[in-house]
Amino acid sequence: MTLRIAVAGATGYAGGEILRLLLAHPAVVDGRAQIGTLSAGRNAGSTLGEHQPHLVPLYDRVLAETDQETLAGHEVVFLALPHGQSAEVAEQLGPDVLIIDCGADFRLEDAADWTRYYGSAHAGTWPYGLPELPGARERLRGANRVAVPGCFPTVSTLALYPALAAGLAEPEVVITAATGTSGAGRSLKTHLLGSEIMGNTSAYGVGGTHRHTPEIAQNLGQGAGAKVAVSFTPMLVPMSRGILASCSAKARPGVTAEDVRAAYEKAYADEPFVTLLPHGIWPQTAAVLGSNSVHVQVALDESVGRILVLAAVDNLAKGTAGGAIQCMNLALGLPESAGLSTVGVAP
Ligand SMILES: NC(=O)C1=CN([C@@H]2O[C@H](COP(=O)(O)OP(=O)(O)OC[C@H]3O[C@@H](n4cnc5c(N)ncnc54)[C@H](OP(=O)(O)O)[C@@H]3O)[C@@H](O)[C@H]2O)C=CC1
Ligand SMILES: CC(=O)N[C@@H](CCC(=O)OP(=O)(O)O)C(=O)O
Repeated sequence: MTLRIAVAGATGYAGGEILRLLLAHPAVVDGRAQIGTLSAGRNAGSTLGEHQPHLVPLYDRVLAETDQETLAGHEVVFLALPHGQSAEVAEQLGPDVLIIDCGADFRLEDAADWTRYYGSAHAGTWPYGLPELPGARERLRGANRVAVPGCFPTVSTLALYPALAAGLAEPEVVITAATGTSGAGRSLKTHLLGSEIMGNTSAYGVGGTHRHTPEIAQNLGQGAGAKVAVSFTPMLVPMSRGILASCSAKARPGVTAEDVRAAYEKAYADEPFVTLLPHGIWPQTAAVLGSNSVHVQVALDESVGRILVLAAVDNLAKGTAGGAIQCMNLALGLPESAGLSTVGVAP
């Protein structure tokens, strides 16, 4: 049987990246899977080529409305829609369809956190699509619903989880992350105008107000086995893709630099997409662009007794679409790395 895969939100950045990866996925290339409905919102009725100039093989595809009728008849449906849109669409699809949601709707376990940060009623919680977390692969294999993490939670969680899980760090973390503008999606926003972005770096969502704060705390709390306080500050920098996160936590008494490195070596030795860089090499966004890799480097700053972890990710690849494909592979029983590269595009 040929698997049919639909992408809702195909004109957006996340939808476009899912399609770029699917076009090179071995199951699509050898015909075991095919790309079916591509849908959009106000741009339904136009062709994909008008919106995604890099997706040449799909140029002539006409974009469908995003509804039950157009998404029916697919074994896999990727939702790359604005927050709050996924629940209604998901409800209309059968329980056997594999739905992979790139939005936030089903990521949080705590309904009060959801309402506080997103301002609406909580739709529910789906298996969380970060396979590198303990037990996640088991939950994702055979799953028919997946909530893909946010881009900052992906990189921050992978940066700090090992230190907390190994009991090396106090459960209070500080994260400052520089991000490219594609993280905000492609709809017009004044603060993303070229004249506001070029030659400028600015913080936003400061003082614990960014909606990724509870998602990061949820993940790290599972590692620490206790509530973790999270101070998170994102910053916009003039690049289109990539996140570089600087993360730190106070080291527990007696912890050495060797302890820290050993914990990360152990955590990531067998992870296909997380690389603890050799001593002296620090993560940079250009090294991971277009790839599903997360680059991590650790240090113990003895002058202040803090564990420092730097991590880089492509927000659209491992930070969204690549993570989504990795979860699809697991859910369908395909090799986890199928269609995903660890090699970035640099410079
Ligand atoms: N960009 C990123 O780095 C990341 C994004 N995500 C998440 O992925 C999702 C998509 O993000 P992104 O691609 O950046 O956003 P974009 O704004 O780039 O794309 C949004 C897509 O949704 C469609 N759409 C908008 N409104 C509706 C509607 N009412 N009904 C149907 N379709 C609609 C748009 O179609 P049209 O062109 O017709 O308006 C477009 O295809 C979001 O939930 C986002 O939070 C998650 C992690 C990182
Ligand atoms: C630059 C920028 O605006 N980035 C986005 C990150 C979006 C993301 O990762 O995803 P979700 O919206 O799916 O949670 C932001 O900070 O809101």
